[in-house]
Amino acid sequence: MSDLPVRSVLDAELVEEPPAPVYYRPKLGRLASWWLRSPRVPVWLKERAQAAQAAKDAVAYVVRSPFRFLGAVVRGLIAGARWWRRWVTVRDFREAAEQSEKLADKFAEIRALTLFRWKVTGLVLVVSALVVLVARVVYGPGVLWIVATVSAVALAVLGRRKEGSPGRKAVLAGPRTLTWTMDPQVLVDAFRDAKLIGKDETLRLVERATRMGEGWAITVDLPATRKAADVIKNREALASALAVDEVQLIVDRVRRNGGHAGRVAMWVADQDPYSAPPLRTPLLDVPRWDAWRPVPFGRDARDRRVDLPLVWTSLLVGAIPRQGKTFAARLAAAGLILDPHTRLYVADFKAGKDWEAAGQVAHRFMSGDESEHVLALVGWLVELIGEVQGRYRRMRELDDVTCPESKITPAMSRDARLNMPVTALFIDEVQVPLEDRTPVKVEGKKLTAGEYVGELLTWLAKKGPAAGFVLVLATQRPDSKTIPSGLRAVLGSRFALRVMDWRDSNIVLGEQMNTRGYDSSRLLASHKGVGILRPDGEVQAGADVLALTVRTYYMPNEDWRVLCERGRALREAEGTLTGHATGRDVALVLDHTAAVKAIGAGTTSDGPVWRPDGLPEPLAAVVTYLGDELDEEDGRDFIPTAELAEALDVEPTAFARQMAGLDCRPTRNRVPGEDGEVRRIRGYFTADIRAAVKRTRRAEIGSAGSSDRDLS
Ligand SMILES: Nc1ncnc2c1ncn2[C@@H]1O[C@H](COP(=O)(O)OP(=O)(O)OP(=O)(O)O)[C@@H](O)[C@H]1O
Repeated sequence: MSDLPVRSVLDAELVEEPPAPVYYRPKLGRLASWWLRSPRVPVWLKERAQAAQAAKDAVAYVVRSPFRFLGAVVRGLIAGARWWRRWVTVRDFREAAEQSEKLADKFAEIRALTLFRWKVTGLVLVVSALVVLVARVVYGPGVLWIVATVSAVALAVLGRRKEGSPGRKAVLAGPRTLTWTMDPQVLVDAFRDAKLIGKDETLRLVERATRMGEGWAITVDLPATRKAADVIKNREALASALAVDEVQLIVDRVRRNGGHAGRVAMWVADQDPYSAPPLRTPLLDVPRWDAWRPVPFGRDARDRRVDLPLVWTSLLVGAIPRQGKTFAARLAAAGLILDPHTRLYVADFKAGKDWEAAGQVAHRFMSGDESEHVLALVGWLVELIGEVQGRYRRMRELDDVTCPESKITPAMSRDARLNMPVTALFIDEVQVPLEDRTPVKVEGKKLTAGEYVGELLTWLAKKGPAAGFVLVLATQRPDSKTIPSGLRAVLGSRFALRVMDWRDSNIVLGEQMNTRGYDSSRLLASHKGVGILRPDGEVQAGADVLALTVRTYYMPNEDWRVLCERGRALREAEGTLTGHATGRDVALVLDHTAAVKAIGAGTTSDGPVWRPDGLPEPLAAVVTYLGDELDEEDGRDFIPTAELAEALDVEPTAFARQMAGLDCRPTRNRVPGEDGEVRRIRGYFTADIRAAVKRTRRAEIGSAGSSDRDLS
């Protein structure tokens, strides 16, 4: 044995030290930090832009003051003359006598008094003139100046603009547009006229009117208990009170730090912000894009860029024809096309030329509106469901460093060995497959191809995003019968271009959005590409807003082709060109059994999905409006008729008659009101509505066709 010392051998595992937590530490000193936060320090002492605007306002004030003074003196002169006339003609005495019908008795008395007051006037004038004359002789011409100045100041004080002073407000005040930027009182009046604040209430100026882009921005605080949400809701009334078109008025609630429920940021454009020529997409200037970065989508009225996050969410685009739906969906696609690590499925049921160029980059591509295309889509969806399930299975087996949550990460999506690229499915005119009545038989169950597509899409939209699947659906018919409510509920982002009425707008944007001030049926037909975006996640402009009006970038066919060619070149360089784009369509991997099992687990076992498709009106509208409220366990028990009539914009008696025709009759029920008092109100039990839906569905299924295609 040797005498060499033997070092102990340690058996251990190498672990990476977790990163030390980083806590927020203010970079500025205490004083600077207090200065910036304190509500007592005026904003113009905190911000350069506000200070510059304050200086400009001060200069404007000084320049305008001689004219204001002159105006006040003239008004004072008129007010003084009016007062003197009333006094000299003994108007009050005369009116009192007239009212008591004793004018004839008092006539001599009034006349004497009038004469006396004329004499007093004459005497005062003579005495004043004499005093001024004597003073002039004794003290020199300066006296005349002093007298003139004192009189002018006195008249200006008398004639100053005061709230409620009679006779000081012009009946027609001339154009109101932009006067509020100089005189905040005009803004207060506009809020009062629009009934957003009471007669005795006023606004508090938080940030003075500042020039911002092609318009003016101002931030105000509403009186306590008034809500910014109500101002957003009644934007139209406020626009009318300010004499601007409502597309020119942007109203936002200020949120987070420095914001509260009563703080309103307003921006008024000088002219229609959407009348300028459309802008080209900035993607044309970039060689490639990262699908994980929000895709440049458009600009809001203030010309701030709006980017749309796509990964981990899905998008529904709805509008009447020719408003720019396809263009909007293509913008979303363009960002993904420029990332060679994304896989694209494009189904164009418009069957036009709009999507043609995508064929050179897409893994799967089809264009057509026949039943065979719908059945091909069913195949794609089944394949995608199998792929999503496979990804979840594989993610479970990955270590925590590669896959920290059951969610795909940017690194995972780019790792060719894992084979989990961001995969996007674009379906234009999705109403075509959803309305397809071809009877199909899946695993022994009879249903229409449209219903099957609806259920498969719902499952994909629900489970797909976390596994890196992006679903983009565009529809020309955003009505409740076409897009099942179960599917709509799981589509994260919504973009509504112009639609026919508020109901269609709500179907795209979500229930009650019109009552919150977002109604895309009010957009102008001439504003192509302008729509209301309800994003899922943060968009660049107006972060934290519920929805915003956006004008999409204009990407005509030639630009679209350029981007698709660029996308193809990138894929060729990275070796990621697959499927249809290579000229060899890969055979579909179909497992209907697994798909049916999945959608069975995903939708039907969650309880009935309350879909309006196939139901007669007004039951379909009721089901759309109530959505999950119809749920037996989590939903409501009773819905007042008044609420339904208002929400559906129907006449209550006719509505009750139609519902009775469907065997669903109203009942009187005791309901506690907002004040806590219990009242008897007429309405419908949700159990009755559910029963009516089930009855109608059963009747429909009984009459379904029988020449089914067996897909299993
Ligand atoms: N951002 C935009 N700026 C200006 N014009 C636009 C914009 N987006 C679309 N358009 C115009 O609107 C027209 C219609 O667009 P698009 O084909 O996308 O409509 P659509 O809603 O898909 O129509 P359809 O329902 O018939 O398929 C386009 O030809 C284009 O000229």
